[in-house]
Amino acid sequence: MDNLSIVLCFVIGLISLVLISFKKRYAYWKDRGAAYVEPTIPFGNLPMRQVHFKDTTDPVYKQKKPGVPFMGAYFFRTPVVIATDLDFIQNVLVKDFSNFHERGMYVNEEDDGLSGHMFSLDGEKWKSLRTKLSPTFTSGKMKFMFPTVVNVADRFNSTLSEILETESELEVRDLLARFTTDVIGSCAFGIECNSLKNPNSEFRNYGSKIFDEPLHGALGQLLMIQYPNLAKKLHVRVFQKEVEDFFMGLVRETIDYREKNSVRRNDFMDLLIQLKNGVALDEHSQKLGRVTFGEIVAQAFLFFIAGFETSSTTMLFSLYELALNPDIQEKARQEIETVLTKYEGKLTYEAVKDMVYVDQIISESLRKYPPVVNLIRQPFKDYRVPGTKIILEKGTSVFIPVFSIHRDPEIFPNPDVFDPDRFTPEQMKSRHPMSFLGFGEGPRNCIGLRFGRMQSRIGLITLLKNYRLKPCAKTPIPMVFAVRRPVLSPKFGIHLKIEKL
Ligand code: HEM
Repeated sequence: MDNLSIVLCFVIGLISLVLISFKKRYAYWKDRGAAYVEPTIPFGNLPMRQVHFKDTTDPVYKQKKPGVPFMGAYFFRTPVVIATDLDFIQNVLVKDFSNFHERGMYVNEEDDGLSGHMFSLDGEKWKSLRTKLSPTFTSGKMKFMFPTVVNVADRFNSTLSEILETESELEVRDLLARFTTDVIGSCAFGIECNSLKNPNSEFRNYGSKIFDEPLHGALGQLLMIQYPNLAKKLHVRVFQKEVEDFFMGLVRETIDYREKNSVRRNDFMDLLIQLKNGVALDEHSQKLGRVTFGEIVAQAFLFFIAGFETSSTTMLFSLYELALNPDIQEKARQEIETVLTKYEGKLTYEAVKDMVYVDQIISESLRKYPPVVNLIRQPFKDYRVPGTKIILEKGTSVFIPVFSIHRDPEIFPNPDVFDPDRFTPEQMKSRHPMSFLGFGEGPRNCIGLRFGRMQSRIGLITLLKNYRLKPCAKTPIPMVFAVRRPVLSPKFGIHLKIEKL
């Protein structure tokens, strides 16, 4: 045999081995008797071009079969579960939560302290933080922070009205992101970052950096998800070093200043400082002990990343739909006027709670455009899927495709129609409790739900009370989504015509 033939034999042998190994791997779901979608080598069921995260799971969801709890699929070589049945989803998120409290995300606290936040942590660390921090999100604490949010909304209103003196058609995504940046800056860090007045404020720039310039491309993400131990050995960080330095410095300065000057404010930072100093916010948090400085920084940072983009896109899509549906906009404005008259024109905590139609608009916006498009859970130990003989192995990722469920015509008829009346108490009662998952569900749902709803309501009320929104030539119809952003957002922003009332 000449050299070329040897090389050729070697290459053919290698390719055959790879193909056999893929074929064996791709028999995983078939061997377990589970319904699955046929994968292709080497991507499995992942699309071959770059798509948004929702479009990795949506094509699988669309092949769901009646009465079948999930569809098996593969992300490259890894078998994953795409949940398709609402009862199965309820088992994972709620009934069998004791086995599904993990997300299995990459955390590297040694190299990157910010990665040790509650969203990514699992096990005892997550449980302890969740229990310690839950008392900072009660309705009593929301009432306490309410005036701080209204103050930012008032500044938002005056900035917008100044802008409208020279322009009438605006890109609103950036504007709303600046509003929620200021709210979280004020409530989580206790600083007046004023990105509304100054679009290039440091705080806003670091916010954009995290979402617009992710540290890793697809390969880095893959390394962190599929080979976390190797990634840790290679000291792979989740966030840029300068982002960590900025937030560490900011929290240190804030805590030092407040402790030296005995400053108290109505915000999360005040509550976090109390937890650091061993003050009990409730009986459970006292038993669990203090939170450390590092934990404060990571959690305040998490409130920032989890809170500003999710809430600003919720408001953004609400405004977009209100501009396209003037009758719904008018109905909301009338509710705001009627309730404010009852409360002598004052936007109080109770007045906002009474504006139920505004809240229905927020729910419908979260239904049609959920910022978090997939929820993720992993079984802590092997799990037998109820009603079947299928065993899910420990650590198998279960994806709950929120976007697909919210747009499923069998669950929400005419899903593309924006109709806040889907969220009247009667309508909600008539649906499966897992059909709306905008804030997730079960003991690991969104801890900031009340705060997210509160700031979105205050923002929307302020805008609808003072301005009328209309589509303009640049408004994207139909909506085109950005592919690379983790939170569901429009590709080119949203331009609207805004008229002062
Ligand atoms: C409209 C605004 C918001 C939306 C739509 C939203 C949505 C979500 C969703 C879907 C999850 C995952 C839940 C699950 O897996 O079941 C989540 C988790 C979380 N959210 Fe939010 N969120 C919002 C605002 C906020 C705010 C304002 C904060 C903090 C100030 C926050 C903090 C968190 C945290 C800490 C977690 C992780 C909880 C855990 O793992 O225990 N969110 N959010």
